[in-house]
Amino acid sequence: MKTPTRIAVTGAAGQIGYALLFRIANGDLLGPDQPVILQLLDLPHALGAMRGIDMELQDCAFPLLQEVLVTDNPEVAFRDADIAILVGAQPRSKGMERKDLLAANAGIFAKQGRALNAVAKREVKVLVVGNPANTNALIAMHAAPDLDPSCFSAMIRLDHNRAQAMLALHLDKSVDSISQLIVWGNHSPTMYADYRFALVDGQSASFALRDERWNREVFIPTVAQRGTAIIEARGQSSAASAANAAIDHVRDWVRGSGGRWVSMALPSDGGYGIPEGIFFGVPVVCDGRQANRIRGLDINTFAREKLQAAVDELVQERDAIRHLLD
Ligand SMILES: NC(=O)c1ccc[n+]([C@@H]2O[C@H](COP(=O)([O-])OP(=O)(O)OC[C@H]3O[C@@H](n4cnc5c(N)ncnc54)[C@H](O)[C@@H]3O)[C@@H](O)[C@H]2O)c1
Ligand SMILES: O=C(O)C[C@H](O)C(=O)O
Repeated sequence: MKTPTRIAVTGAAGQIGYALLFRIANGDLLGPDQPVILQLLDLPHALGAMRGIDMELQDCAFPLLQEVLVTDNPEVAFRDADIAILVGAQPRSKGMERKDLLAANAGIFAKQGRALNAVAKREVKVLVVGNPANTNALIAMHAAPDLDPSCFSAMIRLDHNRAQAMLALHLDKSVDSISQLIVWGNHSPTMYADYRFALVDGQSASFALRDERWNREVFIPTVAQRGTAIIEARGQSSAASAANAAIDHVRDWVRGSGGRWVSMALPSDGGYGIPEGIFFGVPVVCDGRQANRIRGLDINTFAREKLQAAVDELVQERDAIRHLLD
């Protein structure tokens, strides 16, 4: 029997939590032979709801689920965690942009970063989902100086999956026939869904994608505004697709992406002229140990403008919470 992997999930009593936990316990994250221990964190008022989820998890009789721990204390939730999925935060409602959540949610990530620093495994893999995800990840990383920056990431995978599905629909192809897509930048309306390097069935897709008007006026804005469209339609922000993207992100990071390009928001190392430190969506291939950036892609004038808009926004967000970075 393998040693169980300890997975901390924050915001466990929320709607993404409910769509995420059962899939992790079922083996969708780490595979059919990897036992897991779930360490669930939410606020004190949600302890009852988490106990109910614990009962339901038990009632599923998942063979891989070794233990469930329920707490309102981050230092308990993150103790010896191998993986931490930070979902707990306020979601936006109609009329808000994700950056409007900065003031509401920033403090959460400073506190949780300190707790990760104190008690998590030194090689913990942290995924920030709570919005604004990129800047919350920056806050958590700064609050955890004893952890390597490569432990931290923020989620842009939902946008990547949205772009892939939309392109497949446009080309009347299956989703898995499409590869080498990228979503650059911030998980916000400035994100840049980029299919310039995309392959369809392993062949360059450029012949099929010559319609620059469709790219600029339909594809890029539709991907960028998909979260808003879902809030408008559902009255609540996306949950099942967000949980699914969190599983895809962490699964590929831990188990490898099988040579496929995936988009992850990582602390910039200065590549592509992106200022160091800010969390920026980039293309990576995961080898089962780490995420390796795809380097040297051509950045033309339009792409440079799009990247710069995301940089400007992330620098503004960083400046708004600078007091949390000291
Ligand atoms: N990055 C993405 O692609 C993406 C996609 C969808 C949603 N989100 C974000 O994920 C977050 C959660 O969304 P949701 O729909 O599950 O919201 P939700 O309101 O249903 O659940 C959030 C949960 O977090 C808990 N929480 C709040 N503060 C906490 C804290 N300090 N510690 C622990 N738990 C805390 C709440 O009590 C609640 O149970 C939101 O910020 C939302 O905007 C991100
Ligand atoms: O848009 C939101 O606020 C929720 C989430 O980030 C999404 O992209 O669906």
